[in-house]
Amino acid sequence: MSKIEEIDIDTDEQYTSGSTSSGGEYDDIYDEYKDEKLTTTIINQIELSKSVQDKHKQNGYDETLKSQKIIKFLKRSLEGVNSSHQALDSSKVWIAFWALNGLDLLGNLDSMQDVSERTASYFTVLQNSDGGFGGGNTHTSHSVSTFAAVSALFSVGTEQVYNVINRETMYQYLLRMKTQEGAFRTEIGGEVDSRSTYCAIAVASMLNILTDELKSGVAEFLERCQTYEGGFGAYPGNEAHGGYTFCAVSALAILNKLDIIDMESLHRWITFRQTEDGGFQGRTNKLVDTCYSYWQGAVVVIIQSFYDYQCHTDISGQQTPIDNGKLLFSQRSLQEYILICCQDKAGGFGDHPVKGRDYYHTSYGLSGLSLSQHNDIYKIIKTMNNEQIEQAVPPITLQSDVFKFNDQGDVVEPTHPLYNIKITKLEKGLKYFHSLPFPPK
Ligand SMILES: CC(C)=CCC/C(C)=C/CC/C(C)=C/COP(=O)(O)OP(=O)(O)O
Ligand SMILES: [Zn+2]
Repeated sequence: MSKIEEIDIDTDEQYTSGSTSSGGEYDDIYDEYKDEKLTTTIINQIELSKSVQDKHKQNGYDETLKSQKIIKFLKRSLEGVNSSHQALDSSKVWIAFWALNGLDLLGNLDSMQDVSERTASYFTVLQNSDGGFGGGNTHTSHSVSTFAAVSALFSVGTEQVYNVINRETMYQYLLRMKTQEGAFRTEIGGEVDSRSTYCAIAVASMLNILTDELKSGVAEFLERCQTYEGGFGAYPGNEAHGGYTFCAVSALAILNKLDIIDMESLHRWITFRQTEDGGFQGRTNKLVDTCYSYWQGAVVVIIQSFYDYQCHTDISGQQTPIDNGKLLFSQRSLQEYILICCQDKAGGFGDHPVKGRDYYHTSYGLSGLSLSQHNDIYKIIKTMNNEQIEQAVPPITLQSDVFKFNDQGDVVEPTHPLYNIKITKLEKGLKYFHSLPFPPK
């Protein structure tokens, strides 16, 4: 496997690709800052912006999604990954989800031979007798791995794979993960945060086992994770961060409790997270990164759904949609960042222009593209929730003035903002599990 295919640990450290603050190719840019103290943060930001501009110049606006190459890249990961990836042994379940969901969003999963049989037998190995799933073979259960496993099974979307899940033991497992403060832990003795809490709530709602006992105190815990900036942290008092903001806001949307948070402050915070480089950053003063196209993009879509719903309920009886046919972030800039700046020639995405591709950023780059290509995507949130799954899925209109075609002439399929599962697959899974007894016997 060539170097460019190595999975990167996601960090801004060593962003610079050999250039430094003096004597390098970016000297002209530094002239502008000669009277200022240049911190590492500022240098990294300047150089990233320069590499974004360089990509725009080099690429000549070739915005085509190289989907056939991505499909090859993702399919190969299902056959095995290089031994250099051994540090990711506990992320096997995630690698499977990233590949399966990515292939599904590209319309290429259902035609894969034996995908249902192979997925069912592999995930049977990952499921433990306590009801949860481990991240790799023989690993103990972990609530985040459990979410990845259930998501992967929803992406495959056959009764054969749904039946791998033992809802009764899963319910007991989630109850055991619950803490007194209304959160969920990752594992016995493990960390407690908004991420493990989202994972538990998402799994319970997908499997139709979201009882009052599981829900109790959760919204209040998540509310406490909102910071003075407006975003949410991992735990009350922690810094606002895109990944955890997604988790808190998405879980609150599933619980129908978005009205308890400071929505205006959240909206302000998230709006400033889309940077001049086109993509989203995870937190204030940090670098733009492809994976936040989904984590932050989904939060914007959830906010839009909340505003839209409020508007409809405020003006009784009158249908007054507040949308102007667009989402509340720059769909064009985001797609330019993903497709022009972060797409690898060999197919797939890295987190920013000078990084090589990896499975994680390829998956969330596709999910971010999916959100930004479908203008009405926010309407799905109120239409397809636990209480109303029988409602028809609204038409999803395409973003019209941007790049909507990949090299097969298709768009990326619409993904659900709260769960990141292709909408048709989520609908199928929810219908299946809602036909089973609740709570599980
Ligand atoms: C459902 C689920 C499992 C959600 C997880 C969401 C989550 C917490 C994502 C964050 C991932 C990420 C890029 C961390 C990097 O932090 P950093 O400090 O290296 O990056 P930064 O500089 O961008 O903040
Ligand atoms: Zn990232």
